[in-house]
This record gives sequence, C-alpha cells and structure tokens, in this order.
Amino acid sequence: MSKPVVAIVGRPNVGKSTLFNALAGEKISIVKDTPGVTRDRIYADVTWLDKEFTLIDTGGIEPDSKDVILSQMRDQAQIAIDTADVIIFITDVRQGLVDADSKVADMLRRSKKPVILTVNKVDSFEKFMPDVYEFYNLGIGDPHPVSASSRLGIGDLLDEVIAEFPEHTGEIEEDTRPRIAIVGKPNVGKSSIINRLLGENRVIVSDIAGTTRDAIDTEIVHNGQEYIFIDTAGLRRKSKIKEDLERYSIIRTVTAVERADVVLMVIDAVEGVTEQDAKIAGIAHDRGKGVIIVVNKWDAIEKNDKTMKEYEGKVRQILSYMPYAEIMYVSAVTGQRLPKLFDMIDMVIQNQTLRIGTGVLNEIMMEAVAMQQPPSDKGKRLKLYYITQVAVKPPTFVIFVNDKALMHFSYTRYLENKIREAFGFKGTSLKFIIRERKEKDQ
Ligand SMILES: Nc1nc2c(ncn2[C@@H]2O[C@H](COP(=O)(O)OP(=O)(O)OP(=O)(O)O)[C@@H](O)[C@H]2O)c(=O)[nH]1
Ligand SMILES: Nc1nc2c(ncn2[C@@H]2O[C@H](COP(=O)(O)OP(=O)(O)OP(=O)(O)O)[C@@H](O)[C@H]2O)c(=O)[nH]1
Repeated sequence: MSKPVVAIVGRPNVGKSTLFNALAGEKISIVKDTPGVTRDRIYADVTWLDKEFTLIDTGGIEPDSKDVILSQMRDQAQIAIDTADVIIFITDVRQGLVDADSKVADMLRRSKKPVILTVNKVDSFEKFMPDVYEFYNLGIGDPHPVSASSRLGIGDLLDEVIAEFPEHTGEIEEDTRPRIAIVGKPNVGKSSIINRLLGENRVIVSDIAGTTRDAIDTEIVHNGQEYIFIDTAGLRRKSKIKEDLERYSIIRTVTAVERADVVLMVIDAVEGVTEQDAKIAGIAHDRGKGVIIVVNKWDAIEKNDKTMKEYEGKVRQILSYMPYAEIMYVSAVTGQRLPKLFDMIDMVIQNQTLRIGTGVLNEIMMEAVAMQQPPSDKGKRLKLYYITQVAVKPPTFVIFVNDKALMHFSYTRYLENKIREAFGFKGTSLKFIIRERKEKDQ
C-alpha cells in the first residue's frame, strides 16, 4: 500500500520550512545529522484525520541572482511534478505576487497535477485578506491563506490536500505485480543491474555519475511472473550544489521506496559500504519495506575465501539496524548471481505478507517469557497477556501488557528474535505495538 506524496514548492524565504514543520507536527523524520549529509528535514510522515502521506520539501534554493532562482525553482517544481501526487505551491502575501511565481504556476498548471495554492504569512485574516485575492491571478485555483508560523489555516489546508488524493490510495491496489525499487548512491550500478535483468539496453548506462535520464518503471518477466522495477538511477538535473543533489536523490529514493514492496539496496563492492548507504537503506527500513542488500561489482574486487565473510561483517556493522536483510553479491557486468535475485525477491514478498495464527504466536510468547523473565521496575513486573498479528507489509504485532512503561526495548527485541527463530521473516522488518490492558480485563 503506497502512501500519497505531497511536495512543497516555493521561492526562497516564503516559509517553506516553517510550513513543512507546521504540517509535519511532531511526527517527523529528520535526516540524520551525519557530517557531510544534508542537515535539513527533507521528508516527513504526516497523518491527518485517517489519511497518511509523505511530505517532501523540495527546498534548498540558494538566494542568488534572479535568473538562478527561477531556474532552480523550475527544477524544484519539476521534481515535485515527477514525484508528488499533490503539490503545495506556497507564496508570500507580504512580498506579493512576483514574476517567478507566475512562471512556476504556469509550469504546475501544465503538469495537470493537483496544486494547492497557499498564501503564507497571513498572520491576520482581517488585515491581509484583500491582498490574498491578488493570487487568483496565477490561474491555479483558490488561494488558501495560512500563517505557517502561528499555525493559522493549517487544518483547512490539510483538508484541501487530502481531498486531492487519488481515490483508492491506502486500499488494496488492483495491480498485484511485485514492485521493486532499486536504490543506492550514484554510480553503484543500479541501471546496469536493471539492464542486465532486462536483457536489453533500454536504459542508458554511462560512466559519469548522475547521467542516466528519465527514471521509468520497467516491467521484467521472469519465469512467467511479472515484476515492476522502479529505478532511481540518474538525476534529472546536474546541480553544482552538492547538497541539492543529495536532497533530490533522497526525495527520489523516498518516493520510489514508498511505492515499492521490496527494496534492492545497491552497494558498490569496490567502494565499500558507507554512512551514505546507511542513510539510504534507513529510508527503506523506516518504511517497513522488504530489503535485500545487493553488493554489486563483485567481479571487480580481488577475492579469497574470506572476502565474503569480511564484507558481510562490514555491511552488518554499518547497516546494523537491519540484521534481517539478506545480502547478495552480484555483478551486473558478468551477470553473476543476478537471476537468484528473483528468488530472493519472491521470498521477501512472501515473508512480508506472512500471517501467523494467534494460537501459535501466544505459545511462542509464553515460552519466551518462561525462558527469560520480563523486566521489572520499582517492584512492579511486566506482564504479557496476549499477542496477535494485526497487519502485513510489514508484519505487525500487537502485544497487550499490564504496563507499557515496563516494556523495555530490549525485551521487545528478545521477543522479535524468538518470533524470527520460529518463522524466519527474512528480508522484512517486524513492527510491534504495545498496548496496555487492565489486569481485570484479561
Ligand atoms: N510573519 C510570518 N512570517 C513567517 C511565517 N512563516 C514563515 N515566516 C518567516 O519567514 C522566513 C522564512 O521562513 P522559512 O520557513 O525559512 O522559508 P523557506 O521558504 O523555507 O526559505 P528558504 O530556505 O530560503 O527556501 C522566516 O523568517 C520565518 O520566520 C508566517 O506565517 N508569518
Ligand atoms: N566492474 C563492474 N562495473 C560495473 C558493474 N555494474 C555497473 N558497473 C559500472 O559502474 C558504472 C555505473 O553504473 P550505472 O549502472 O550507470 O550506475 P547507477 O547506479 O545507475 O548510476 P546513476 O545513474 O549515477 O545513479 C558504469 O561505468 C558501469 O559500467 C559491475 O557489476 N561490475
């Protein structure tokens, strides 16, 4: 089930970041503050009423000469058009309508994507409403006045946003073909892998990082089964600003991962696994997707009988939050082990959709509790009453306990391990929801 993507586009200083924070509220994914990594918030998971979506900030325009700003805005808008289901176009009532706004509005209108025109910094409706009407001139519908900094009009804006979502998002989609996103840093061999799997050169491969054009979904048939590969290779724009490139590649990764069942996390064997890989893989992990770690260019490194083990050690260390992910060592150049990817994908999808009966789950939990006493605090011991699986993709379990505060992370991890020992669940994360229940209710 893929969540809709909502993108924010607007000139520098109109309040994009402020609006982003106001919409995202507390539930926010902050991209880790690793050195050399973009420090801004780029995406967040938002829930409004019963709808969930992913919010992305296409931001990051350097205030420079007017021409540069306009061309950067066009790039931003293009990213939003390519990746988002709904676009929030934000303007500033205090600066009024400017030429760049009209040009971007033209572009957005032509895209036929739903656009919510937002006029920010309307801190007082009484005072500024007359100026808001001017924005009708953009010809992209009604302007919605908000004050991002004082959170005025935010609820109405969210209502407008979710009203534009495609009808059936969040429900079971008709297209049952497995969707596989192929993600990773530039130049790790994403397009080469797809090419090789496809058996024909429909994707342009180049030696220069970021040169593959126009990511498209590619259908590949293997043993009579159709798979959809979502390619994130290449970047549409060649920015001189490193942080911009990173932002765009993260946006594309997030939106591709969102649409996928399984994520192939490609790592360059020659370069080795890096913090940037960890950040990219984290996007798949956070979203509860199936993950296969694909170490590519295996042909290009010198090997002995220990190489694979050593490599695995490094990968496991840096991607320590996903011990469940399988690692495959492949070569897009020689084709080594690539056909096995399909078996692995099938297995991961099976595990993502695996349902375990309540009876057997409770047996496992009780056995686990008998083997290792649950933690206690200030004389009160954790009691586990009941466990049941409530969802798949990822498999999600609810555990009823006497006191949530006593359910320590490490004990949840212990139970997870017991469940994995019994059922494997290879390639997928598991989610645990802890609920409290009064003792007399049991
Ligand atoms: N008065 C008023 N000021 C606001 C409002 N929202 C944002 N601002 C101010 O506008 C300025 C720019 O806000 P940001 O959120 O950083 O704008 P941005 O569009 O992300 O800016 P860039 O990062 O340059 O693209 C800040 O000084 C904010 O405090 C608002 O609703 N009312
Ligand atoms: N030796 C070796 N080289 C490879 C392999 N796979 C890809 N390459 C080379 O790595 C370079 C990058 O490959 P691409 O497939 O364009 O990489 P990408 O991840 O799609 O790159 P972007 O488009 O920049 O995101 C090319 O020069 C490929 O020939 C492999 O398995 N072995």
